[in-house]
Amino acid sequence: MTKRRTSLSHPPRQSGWGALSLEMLLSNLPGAVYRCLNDAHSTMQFASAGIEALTGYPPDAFRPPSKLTYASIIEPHDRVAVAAQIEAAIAEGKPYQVSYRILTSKGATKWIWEQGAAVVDASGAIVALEGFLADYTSVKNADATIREHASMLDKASDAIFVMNLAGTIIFWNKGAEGLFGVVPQQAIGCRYADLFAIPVSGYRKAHHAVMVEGEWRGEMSLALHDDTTVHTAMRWTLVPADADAGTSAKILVISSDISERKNAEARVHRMAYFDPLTDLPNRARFLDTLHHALLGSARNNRVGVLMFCDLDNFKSINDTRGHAAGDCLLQAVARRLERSVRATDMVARLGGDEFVVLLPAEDETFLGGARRAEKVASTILELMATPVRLAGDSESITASIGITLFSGSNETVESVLMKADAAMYQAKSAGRKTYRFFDPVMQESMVAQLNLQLSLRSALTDDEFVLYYQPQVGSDGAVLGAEALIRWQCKDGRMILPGDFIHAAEASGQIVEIGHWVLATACKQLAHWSRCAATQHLTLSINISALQFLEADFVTDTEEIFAATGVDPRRVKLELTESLLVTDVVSTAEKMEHLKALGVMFALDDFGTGYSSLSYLRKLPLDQLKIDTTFMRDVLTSRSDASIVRSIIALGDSLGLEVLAEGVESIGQRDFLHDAGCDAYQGFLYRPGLPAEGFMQYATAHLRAPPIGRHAG
Ligand SMILES: Nc1nc2c(ncn2[C@@H]2O[C@H](COP(=O)(O)OP(=O)(O)OP(=O)(O)O)[C@@H](O)[C@H]2O)c(=O)[nH]1
Repeated sequence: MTKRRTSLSHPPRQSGWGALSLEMLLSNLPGAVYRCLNDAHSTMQFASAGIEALTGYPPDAFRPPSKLTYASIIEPHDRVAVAAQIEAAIAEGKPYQVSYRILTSKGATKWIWEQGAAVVDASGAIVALEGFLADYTSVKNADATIREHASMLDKASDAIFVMNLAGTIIFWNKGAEGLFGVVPQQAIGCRYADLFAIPVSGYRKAHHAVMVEGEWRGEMSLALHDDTTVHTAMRWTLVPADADAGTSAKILVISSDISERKNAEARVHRMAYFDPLTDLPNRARFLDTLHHALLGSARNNRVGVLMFCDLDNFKSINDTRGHAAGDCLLQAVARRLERSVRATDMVARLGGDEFVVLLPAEDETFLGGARRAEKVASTILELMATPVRLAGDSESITASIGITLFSGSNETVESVLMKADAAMYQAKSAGRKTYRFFDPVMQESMVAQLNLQLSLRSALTDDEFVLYYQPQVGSDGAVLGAEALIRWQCKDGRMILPGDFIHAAEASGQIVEIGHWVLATACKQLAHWSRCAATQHLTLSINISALQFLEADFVTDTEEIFAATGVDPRRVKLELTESLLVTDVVSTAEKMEHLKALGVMFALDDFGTGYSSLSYLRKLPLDQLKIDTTFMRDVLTSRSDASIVRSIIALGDSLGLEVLAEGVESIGQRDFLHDAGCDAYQGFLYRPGLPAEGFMQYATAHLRAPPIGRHAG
């Protein structure tokens, strides 16, 4: 209908049916039929009445003598293409099908779908074109809407895809392409389970739920073919079949990327349950696993093994090769321990140089368990025997191993750990680099230790602790202050000295709470002295345990106690031990400096018994060195003890630190110290620890220095 064709054939065929009935049939069609000549103007020879509903023009409007042609109302942009398509089809002797836009008589645009064919005469010349025109606008608009929806789906950041009920992908948006790195051309036609290397059970579960309940929501980790994994939160919705639209049922999947959240969760989990230095499970993870192992053992009545491995003299490696080298060694040890066991066994680091190996409960007899343990312990000792290379040099390390077997429900996590720990100490006592099984004879002392810890728990709440105060005097005999000493006044009247319970309190961690009580009570006492003229100048030394000092909030806790008691921090002297100072010099120094700024003084307790190192003496803001009692005992008879004491006093002098000697029991000892230049003394020569009132009386009576004389006591 758009262009003249080469030849014209016979006029419209008419059957004997009658022109009128044909006319009626055609006018009832939802469209129009036409016949146009193959001349220069494609002259419309016939158009059915329906053309008016399509174009707004009556059929006569396209017939001579009217100048209007059907081709002229075709949208100019479409006209050439339509002509070319019809021409091409005719040239091949085929019917044509085209769609294009027209402008109606009212100026509206309509989409027309046209189908037709050439009419050929006997000579083969094309005489006319006959065809059918239909309004295609609504179909085209629906298409455009679908395309618009699809493009909106593409703009969604979520991955959206659709699959048929057999799991074959039939729609795949840009979000899915971005999230899974698969383009629509690859994804469409693929089966879900093939596209993602997921366990089929995961897919089946979601598929079953969506078929039964119409929806499934959950998280799925999808392994992609490039070996990466995407963690997604998914919502699968069943889209039912639509008989009117002729569509079948399908599954719509909307999936968002939760990899970041999952990775953050995994990082938090790792931090909570793994030791960052060695990458081994940490104490928390191990305790949890041991708990389950005990439950399993009680259930199946099999024997499991716990081995406690502690490196021998590890501290000296830290001291001689540095902390970083010590860290490397711990990592090497971790790998060796892992190599000593099977995948089902567990190696964990409890802290410091302490490791544990847990062999699950699977032996029927204790003998079987013991054999298994012996084998693993020997392998560990053997693997440890090869020197470890540390920054070019090799370093030898050995370990002591304590072994305990567990079975049944009588054991608890604490009891098993304590047995392995006790056995490890046996191995240390036996000369190290060996293993020992837990000896039931040890049980007795362990039970005593456990009972002690239980009693300690109630001691604090029942107010059974008291503080005694041992005078500290200057070289002129005047009282300078005191050291607060804890005593446990049991309900049954017994008075227990710290040596008999502090170790148990340290082992159970109760020392932190007890230490807090000591600090608060001592500060209260000191604040009281400050309010009395006779004692206002006194200082008070308070012992701080390593565990207490290492608490993250030790400094703020102490400040709160100062504020609550109104004590003058400049009269408080905190006594720290050497082992604490070497644990982490940097953070120890920070805490000390903080308190120092308030005026607090620091004394180094038991000096000379531990790992004295000049470097930390210089780095830390200390005020006083306390010579340990052990050197005083034989100071008058042992040349070496005497020279150690003299050296400590000289060292204190050169570092500008006051030196106080503990355990001064005789005048001879005091004179020796005096001659060596010792600044202060504490010991039975003066007084043992006294209750607060007794100390007040003593201090008031010894306010002023007695006349200086060699043997004045
Ligand atoms: N390098 C390093 N050292 C640590 C770490 N944690 C604790 N330590 C040190 O490990 C040492 C543990 O020493 P201990 O087990 O008490 O003593 P030891 O020298 O091994 O002696 P024995 O156990 O009696 O054979 C201490 O000096 C700690 O300061 C760490 O993460 N890295």
